Amino acid sequence: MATFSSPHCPSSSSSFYSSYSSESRNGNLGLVKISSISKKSAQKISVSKRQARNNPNSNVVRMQDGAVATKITPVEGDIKSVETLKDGILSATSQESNDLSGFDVKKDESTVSITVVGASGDLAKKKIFPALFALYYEDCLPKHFTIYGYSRSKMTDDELRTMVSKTLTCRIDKRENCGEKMEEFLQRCFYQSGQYDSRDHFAELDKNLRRHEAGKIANRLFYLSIPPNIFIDAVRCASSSASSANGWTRVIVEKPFGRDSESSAALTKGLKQYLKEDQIFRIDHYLGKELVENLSVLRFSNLIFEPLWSRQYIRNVQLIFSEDFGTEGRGGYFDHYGIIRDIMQNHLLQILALFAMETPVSLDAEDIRNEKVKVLRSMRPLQLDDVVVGQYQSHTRGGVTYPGYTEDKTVPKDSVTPTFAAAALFIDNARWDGVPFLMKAGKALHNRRAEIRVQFRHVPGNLYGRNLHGTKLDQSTNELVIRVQPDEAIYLKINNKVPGLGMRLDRSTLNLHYAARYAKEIPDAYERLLLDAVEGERRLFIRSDELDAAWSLFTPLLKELEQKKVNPENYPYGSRGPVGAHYLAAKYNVQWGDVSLEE
Ligand SMILES: NC(=O)C1=CN([C@@H]2O[C@H](COP(=O)(O)OP(=O)(O)OC[C@H]3O[C@@H](n4cnc5c(N)ncnc54)[C@H](OP(=O)(O)O)[C@@H]3O)[C@@H](O)[C@H]2O)C=CC1
Ligand SMILES: O=C1O[C@H](COP(=O)(O)O)[C@@H](O)[C@H](O)[C@H]1O
Repeated sequence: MATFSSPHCPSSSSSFYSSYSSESRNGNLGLVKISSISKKSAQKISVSKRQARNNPNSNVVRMQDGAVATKITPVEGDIKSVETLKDGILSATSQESNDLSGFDVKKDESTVSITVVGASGDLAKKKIFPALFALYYEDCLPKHFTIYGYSRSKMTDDELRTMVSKTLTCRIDKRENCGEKMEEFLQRCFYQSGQYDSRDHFAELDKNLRRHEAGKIANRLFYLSIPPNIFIDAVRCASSSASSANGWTRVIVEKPFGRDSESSAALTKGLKQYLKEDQIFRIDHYLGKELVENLSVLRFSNLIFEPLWSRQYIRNVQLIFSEDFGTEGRGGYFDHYGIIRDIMQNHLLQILALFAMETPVSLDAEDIRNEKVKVLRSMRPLQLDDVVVGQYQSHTRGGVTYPGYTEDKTVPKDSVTPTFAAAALFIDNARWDGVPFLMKAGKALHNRRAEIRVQFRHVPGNLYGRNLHGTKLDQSTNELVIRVQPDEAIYLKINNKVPGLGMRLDRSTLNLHYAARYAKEIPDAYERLLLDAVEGERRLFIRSDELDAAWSLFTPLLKELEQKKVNPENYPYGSRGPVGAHYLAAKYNVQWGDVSLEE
């Protein structure tokens, strides 16, 4: 039986238990009526809480280990029978009895192996192993799991453990038994050295995995944390020599998914030679960020936002990403891609699609992704006139000299690769016709931030205009800010009467500041995404048609920039970026929200 007992874990059946008891009492959730099942039985079922919650209308709910339970009809009666079908699939019908004591889900008989391909690399150390540990700490991993590191470097299991242990932290202060948990986790990590294009080496891995799986149903997740030019080799070898024989096999693919429409299509075609689309989990880690996931909740669960979510009330939308460091250490990779491919075509565009999509039929992955694709396909490809590119230059501040982009040894001296870009995008559909969606992304800027800014139109009639002290009409409109990072917050700028006998208005803020409101630390995006991949939840992963649509928007522009060798505008390291970004915004009568005096 899987032990999803921590209330912290999104898949915890104890929290599942409590949340579903109340939902089923209300009779609006077509799922197992957990309120009538003993907590012990509920734990046995261990249906993923998130999956269940996200799919109230779907016919299946998936269990933590990827097995699937059919939906229980929403009746006031309880579970009549639950039977285990092949591969741990459950089926249940309703009846009066609530006795599930004999119920055996056979979860104990399945395992999950997670192989980090490219385990010696930066991403594996920085993000993947720490996220896996956090999931383990939170009791979110199945009872039977094994983690394998795979790369060419020669290492023993102990050396991998030493390497991994250096990057593990107990994220929250005063955590209990963290050292103990780390040690337990490390004992579940193993290492296999091998080439990425060797079937024999993957067959060795298979042999080792099988040893750990010990005859149970073997579910296998491969995380490709390697350079993209070796993705296909690794997938070919993993799929032919190390696929699961009786469970699922899934592959997480890291970006970049190509450089343009053609290379992306070639990559997809290559992957699909060996994998079905539903085995491919294309990661965009911004989709795993708490406030990005909350976007749909904000829109679709609060009556006050959705009616305003259109050209009728929204003047413009801004998607802003900035980092206060340069490409230090990743210049070689970055120069081949540039900021438009690195941030805009994926992270910011994905946020835009979630922001602008129509209400999905349900929270099923396919329903959400269908709506996102529709938005992407309604957009105009970017025009060079609507884009500003920049590159950071060396700058000395406070006695410290910060290097310019081309001073990086791995970057050609004459590189025109943009480290900054601003762009205006448009969605040609009924909801968003004429509303500029402005994107801005840059490295080596004055701060590190990712946010969504929604600037609303001004109030017709302007009754209080003259009482708005010293501000112009467009500067006194409402603005909703979703600060994705750091210091997560959602705040709404409103006009408010300054207390007193007179009638003077000022700009004030209704602020949902996460650190003040929620005691719990926000999980890293990779935790959420890894857990989803283990659970088979695809909502936060990119489907191939989404990817095609995203590339179609950016490919003509990227080609034009490269063919014309458009010179980026210089900006000093640590500044707010090139001034051209302001002219671009002004062209659409927009002022960047992050540079206004109020910020
Ligand atoms: N690092 C990051 O922050 C981010 C990374 N990514 C993407 O994630 C993936 C992994 O990133 P990262 O860990 O930084 O990558 P690395 O460059 O660190 O590569 C990972 C591992 O792959 C192997 N490797 C590297 N170059 C080659 C090569 N030319 N041929 C064969 N094997 C090679 C190395 O292992 P060994 O020599 O032991 O085999 C290396 O440890 C990449 O696709 C990257 O674009 C995406 C977002 C952020
Ligand atoms: O994908 C990428 O994202 C990081 C920024 O991620 P964050 O979660 O730290 O905001 C960026 O530095 C990198 O260039 C890019 O490849």
